Amino acid sequence: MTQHTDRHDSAHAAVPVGPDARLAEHGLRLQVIEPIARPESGGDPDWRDHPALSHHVRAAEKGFYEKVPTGAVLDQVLGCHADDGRRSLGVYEDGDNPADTEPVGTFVDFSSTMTASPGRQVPVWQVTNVTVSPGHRRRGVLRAMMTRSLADAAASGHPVAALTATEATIYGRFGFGVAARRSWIRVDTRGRVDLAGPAPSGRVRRQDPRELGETYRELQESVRRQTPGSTYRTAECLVRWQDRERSENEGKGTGLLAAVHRDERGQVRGAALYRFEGWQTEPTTITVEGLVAQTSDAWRGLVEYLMNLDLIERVQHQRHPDDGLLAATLADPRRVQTVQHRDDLYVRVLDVAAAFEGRDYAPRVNDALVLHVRDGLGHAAGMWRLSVDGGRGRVDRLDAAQADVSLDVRELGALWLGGTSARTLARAGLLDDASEQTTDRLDAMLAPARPVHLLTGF
Ligand SMILES: CC(=O)SCCNC(=O)CCNC(=O)[C@H](O)C(C)(C)COP(=O)(O)OP(=O)(O)OC[C@H]1O[C@@H](n2cnc3c(N)ncnc32)[C@H](O)[C@@H]1OP(=O)(O)O
Repeated sequence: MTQHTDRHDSAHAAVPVGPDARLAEHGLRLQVIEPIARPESGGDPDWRDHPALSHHVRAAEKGFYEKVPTGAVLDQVLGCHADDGRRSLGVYEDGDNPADTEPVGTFVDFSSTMTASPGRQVPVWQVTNVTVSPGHRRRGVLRAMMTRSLADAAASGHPVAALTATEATIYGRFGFGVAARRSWIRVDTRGRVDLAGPAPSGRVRRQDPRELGETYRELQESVRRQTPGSTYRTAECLVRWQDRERSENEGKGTGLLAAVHRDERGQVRGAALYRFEGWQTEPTTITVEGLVAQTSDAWRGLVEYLMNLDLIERVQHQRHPDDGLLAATLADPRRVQTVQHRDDLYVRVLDVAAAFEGRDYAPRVNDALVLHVRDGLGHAAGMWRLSVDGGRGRVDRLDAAQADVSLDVRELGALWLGGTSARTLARAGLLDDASEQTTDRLDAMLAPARPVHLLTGF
């Protein structure tokens, strides 16, 4: 064990270069576009009433090489922004007016909730739509937007921030660690696909997603509240689930299909959204776009339904939980092929006490460890004692103490929900001063009650 004090942290807490000053050196400045509201009619906002935000949205889409929304499509995007309370940070050339220019850097943040343990939610600050125009990269544009956003998140009482990343190397330096992974799987469904366990009870029927009404939304909400790492669905998700995106087929629907499981009493217990990839695709393929099940029968019923669709030779799902459940469900687990196994949810701890007291712990664990956290941006830096007893956690800030383990805030974010094991991080050389016994104790303390998974992206 090593003696650490807060003096040690102050060296790490210093931001190397003032991010706004660095922007100014390049003739750039950061500007915030506050969240907008829907008009009183409840309809979509008119993009002409929100010129700065409209330019921002278009710049972000270009940054991801997506189709640039205009007209009614853009109105629908702005409606989703309003519903989520999205705020937009833009970086502009000096002298440019955001109302008639696209920003050179885009960044969107908004407040939502995340399941920390089954049945327990914490506020989460979600970050998305981060782009920097190709001519302005490596001038600190991202750093300026991220530094500002995280400071605002901490000041407004968010214990954690979260994002999903296009590249795994970008966000660690800002303190984001991999808290959950996902699998892109393909299942060979040629011939009869049998389940390993007994036949599921209840019935599965096909339904038009545009007629599902609240059904999918309510199911998804009930499941995600029990799933650590899952966040409240975005407005964009709602539009997609009902196949109402105006960017696709003018909002008239794209052939998305739904399957709904009802138990023996007729109660809806699960649903899947899926899409046929077209007759030109070989082998003939169904893509699952969402699957939520409240019970084992609903899960098995939906799997049996999807895997035995006539004329379909492959079922794929790009956001599948990384928990081995599907392979265990099928009589022949080798039908499941993992195309990609990747980092998904990144978490950044901003308030150590609120984050770790905001989740539950295994009821029989009674232990305490002192963590020394390094944080270049300062938010989580310090010496913290985490005590776990009777399923609840308590965090005390210490002025000076013997640390059981010393780690970067990035690793703290990875560990928070229990989706990444301390033993793995220690073997990778990312936990300092931690004995094997300490990492085992940390893993026992942080083990999640259910697999950590992000049900919907944002
Ligand atoms: C949550 C999301 O939205 S994920 C989507 C991210 N966006 C994209 O991938 C779109 C295409 N890429 C881009 O727009 C840009 O390259 C960005 C946003 C990734 C980076 O923007 P920049 O303004 O160039 O970054 P900035 O100059 O602030 O660099 C900050 C730090 O990150 C590093 N960095 C930036 N991009 C990358 C990268 N792709 N890989 C590794 N490191 C990176 C820089 O070297 C710098 O490090 P330092 O502070 O230690 O010197």
